Amino acid sequence: MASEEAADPGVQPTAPVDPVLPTTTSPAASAASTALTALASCKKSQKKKKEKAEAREGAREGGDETAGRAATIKGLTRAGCQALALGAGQEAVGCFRKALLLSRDVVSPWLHRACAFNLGAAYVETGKPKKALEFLLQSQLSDNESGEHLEELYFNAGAAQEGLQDFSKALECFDKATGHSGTSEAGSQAGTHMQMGCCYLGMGELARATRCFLDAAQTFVAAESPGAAAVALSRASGSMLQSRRFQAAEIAGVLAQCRSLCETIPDPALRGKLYNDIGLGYSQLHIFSLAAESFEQALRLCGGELKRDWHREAALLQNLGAAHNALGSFGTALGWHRRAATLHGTLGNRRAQGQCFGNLAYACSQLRNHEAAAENYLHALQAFRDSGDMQGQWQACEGLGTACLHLGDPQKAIRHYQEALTLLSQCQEEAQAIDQELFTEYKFSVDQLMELAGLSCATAIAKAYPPSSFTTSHPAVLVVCGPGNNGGDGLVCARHLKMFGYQPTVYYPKRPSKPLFEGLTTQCEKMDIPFLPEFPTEPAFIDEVYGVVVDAIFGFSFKGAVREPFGSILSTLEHITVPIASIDIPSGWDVEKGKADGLQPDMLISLTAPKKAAMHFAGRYHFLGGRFVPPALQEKYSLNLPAYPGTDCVLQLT
Ligand SMILES: NC(=O)C1=CN([C@@H]2O[C@H](COP(=O)(O)OP(=O)(O)OC[C@H]3O[C@@H](n4cnc5c(N)ncnc54)[C@H](O)[C@@H]3O)[C@@H](O)[C@H]2O)[C@@H](O)CC1
Ligand SMILES: [K+]
Repeated sequence: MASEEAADPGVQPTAPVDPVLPTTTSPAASAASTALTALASCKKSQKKKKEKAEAREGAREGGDETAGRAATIKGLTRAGCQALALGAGQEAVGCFRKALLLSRDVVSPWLHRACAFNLGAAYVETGKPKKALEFLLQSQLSDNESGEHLEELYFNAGAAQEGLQDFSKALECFDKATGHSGTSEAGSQAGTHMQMGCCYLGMGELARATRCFLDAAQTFVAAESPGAAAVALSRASGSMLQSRRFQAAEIAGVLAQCRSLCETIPDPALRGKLYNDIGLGYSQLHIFSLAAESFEQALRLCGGELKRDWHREAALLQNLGAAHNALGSFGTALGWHRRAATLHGTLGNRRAQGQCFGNLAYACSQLRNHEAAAENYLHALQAFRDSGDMQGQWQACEGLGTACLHLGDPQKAIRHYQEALTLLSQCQEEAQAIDQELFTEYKFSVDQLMELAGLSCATAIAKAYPPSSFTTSHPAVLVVCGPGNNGGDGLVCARHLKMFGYQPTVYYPKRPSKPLFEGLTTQCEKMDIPFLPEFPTEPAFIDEVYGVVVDAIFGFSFKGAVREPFGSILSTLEHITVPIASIDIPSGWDVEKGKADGLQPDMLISLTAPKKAAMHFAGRYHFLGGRFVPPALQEKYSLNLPAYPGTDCVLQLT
């Protein structure tokens, strides 16, 4: 849910935004939150664990050790536990480290392992998963340890692996933790399921993540922990929305269950956060009436004057306004937009304020108050200028143009439309400038970036269409390559697909005589990838022979009417029924405006950053690839790219 949607003054905002809690359900965001969740949930369990470790240590140290040393270890362990309970992780690490050092001179190996476990768990707490693992491994308990101790050990080791973003290893540990959870309380088993859900989210396996969160919710309900159950349901609804494989009714059911649990949660802060998340979930489902109700419930819980969360309040007011715009209740929306704009202004959130002015202007225009619309579009324009939001600026200019037309001033309208057009082309130029800078300032070469782009495409295709999903006898893929770099991406993609076990065939009618493309062609030929001499004219033939078609014909440099032979190729592709995976932009589409009657691919792999036309993409899978833009460049152009999960080269956006 891009914030631009709510800011878009020219079109009806489709969904509210949440500047405080980015809900983006992109795997990137969830990967980041995964580690936090892991640590947060450990925090709760740590206290219990430290107490147990302390008890074990007290019970076993016995008379073997010198009383003084044992007492010191005991004191340090207690101090460490207290520090952890107070959230002073570093201090806890210090205490547990000293205890561990002392325990080396003590004959009891068990005591040494218990101290190593404490230190490892404290490192999990302080966000140092690598260190955590080092000590947790030293604490390996023997097989005759009680199941509960092993459960704790595996749980913490899993949390540490999760912190390192090694999700499959983390899952192995969590699996072992559940294997030893026979006698432990239901809550801790559900906690493990939550962590597993986070791991699956990080791996982009949304259906599995959903299952884990739902299992956790059920167990929390049985254990009478409504708060934890509601959090689990909220995470489940988030992954269901992200996966796009669940029916809206199913997701709405989970949200409704979450909402009814909220009523019984005593902590107002948690209740407020959950109502906000529920509202965002309903907005994504376009159930704006329930979204508005949930936002209002959250707003009532924003806290008293003393510890009021002003930022959350501003976001909620903005969301309420956007939801009412979407409901068409523009009269009600006005008040929310005004309050949101004022509060964002006071807080210095100039861009968010611009979005609220834009939404307010849109509501005014729908109420036919064009004078107020023009005034608020002007406020929006200024706010977007101050915050450097080019897209906001051209949208505000376009809105101003329309308002001026209604006010009977066509000359002024033309000037605003012209300014909108100039700004729009500047947006496009910006994308090209990033490109240019990658080569000139950052000294990347085209073939380097093309290799990474093509690898991203093959990886995304393998994720969305595993060989097992093909109905053809072999996982046969047709890769259609155009005359520019987009075509080069296609050749690299074909090569990697072959490495992944697919059977790609390339059609490459216009081959530039440049060493880069000649090299890529030879590489494919040497890998026994066939090149078709003619393009099949029958769509039914393509449907029968291939399971997926990769569209690598044109990328962001496509302009004007399609020239042959690509016109006929695109006409054929428009009639096939097997899924099309388009690289960067569906070929033949206007880079900004798309093409309603053009190709309608099932998959889009946006490279570097989604292009404007991606807004018109209606297929099932949208991936981001081309993980090569250095952070400084992302910052310079305010790209706000979501974080890729772990070491992945692609990120599933929808
Ligand atoms: N710069 C980057 O950041 C990267 C870009 N890459 C890829 O490069 C693409 C852009 O490549 P290019 O700039 O080479 O251009 P494109 O591959 O988008 O297309 C340009 C080619 O298409 C032809 N063409 C344009 N309009 C046409 C029309 N109406 N009818 C018929 N032919 C037409 C041009 O003559 C030219 O040969 C991106 O979309 C992306 O796929 C990647 O290779 C890697 C990194
Ligand atoms: K393309």
